[in-house]
Amino acid sequence: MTASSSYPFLKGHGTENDFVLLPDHDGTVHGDLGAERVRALCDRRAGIGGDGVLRVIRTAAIETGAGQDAEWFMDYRNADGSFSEMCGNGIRVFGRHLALEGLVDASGPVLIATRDGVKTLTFADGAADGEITVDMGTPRVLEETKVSVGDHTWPAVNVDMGNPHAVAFVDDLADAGRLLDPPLHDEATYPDGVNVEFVVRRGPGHVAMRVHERGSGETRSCGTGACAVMVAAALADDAARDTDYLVDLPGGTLRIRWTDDDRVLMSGPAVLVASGSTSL
Ligand SMILES: N[C@@H](CCC[C@H](N)C(=O)O)C(=O)O
Repeated sequence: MTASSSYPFLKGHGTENDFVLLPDHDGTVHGDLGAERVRALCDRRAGIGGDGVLRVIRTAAIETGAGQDAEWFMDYRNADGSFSEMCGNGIRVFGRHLALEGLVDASGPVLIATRDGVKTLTFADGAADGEITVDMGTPRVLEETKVSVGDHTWPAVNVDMGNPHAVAFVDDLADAGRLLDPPLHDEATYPDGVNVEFVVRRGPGHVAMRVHERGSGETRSCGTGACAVMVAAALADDAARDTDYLVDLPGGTLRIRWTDDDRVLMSGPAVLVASGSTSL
C-alpha cells in the first residue's frame, strides 16, 4: 500500500467498546498492519477513533498458528497497537459484519479463529441481526493477586479468559478514580500486562463493573472482562452452574453464563455504525 492510497473501513461497537474494522480478506491490503497505523486509526481526534482494530482476514492468509477450522480470523489490536489473544466485544462485532455481508451463514454456528483459538458464535433466531452468543471457552482461575490505584489496594482474582484479568471487588465503582493510568499490579504475575476490572454487587446474579484495559485504557465495556467478573462473582457466590449473570458496564449490559461443562457463554449486542474509506 502506498501512503496516498485509501482503503475501506467500518466502524462498530459492542456495548460501546468500539472498533475500526479493516476488510483485508486475502491479506493483500495491509501488510503486517503496524502499530503506528493502528494508533492513527484509533486516535479519537486525528483518526477514526476506537478502542481497537479488527482486521478481517481469512485464516489461510495469516501466519498465526490458528487452526484452519474457521475460514475467518479476527486479527485484533489494542488502540496502542499491541496484540491481544482475544476480544469478547470485538468478536461479536466481527461476526455481525461477516453475517451482514453474507460471508458466513448466521443460521448455524459460526466459527471464528482468534489468537486464543477458534470461538463459536450463535445468532439468535439464526438471523444476521440477531443477538450474538459467543462460547468464550473454559476460564482458568489462578492465584489471588492484588491491584492498586492511588492509596487504595484491593485483593483481586486472577482469571485467564485467554487474555489476562485481575478482578477486584470494591465498595463503590468511584473508588477506582479516573483510571487515567494502568492500575498497579504484580508484574511477575502479569509479565505482559493485565486488564483490571472493578466490581460491585447489584443483586443476586447481577453485578456492575468498570475496566481499565491493557493497551486501550479505561473503556466503556470489555467482553472478556465481563466473563472474568462473572466467574469471580459466581465463585464467591458459590452459584450453581448454568445460572445467568447480568454484568452492567458503562456502555451497556452483557449476559454471561458459566455452564455445567465449564464453558463461559457471553451474549450481547453488536452494532455497525459507519463505513467509508480512509488513507490513514
Ligand atoms: N475489549 C476487549 C478486550 C480487548 C483486549 C484487551 N485489552 C487485552 O489486551 O487483553 C473485550 O471485549 O474482551
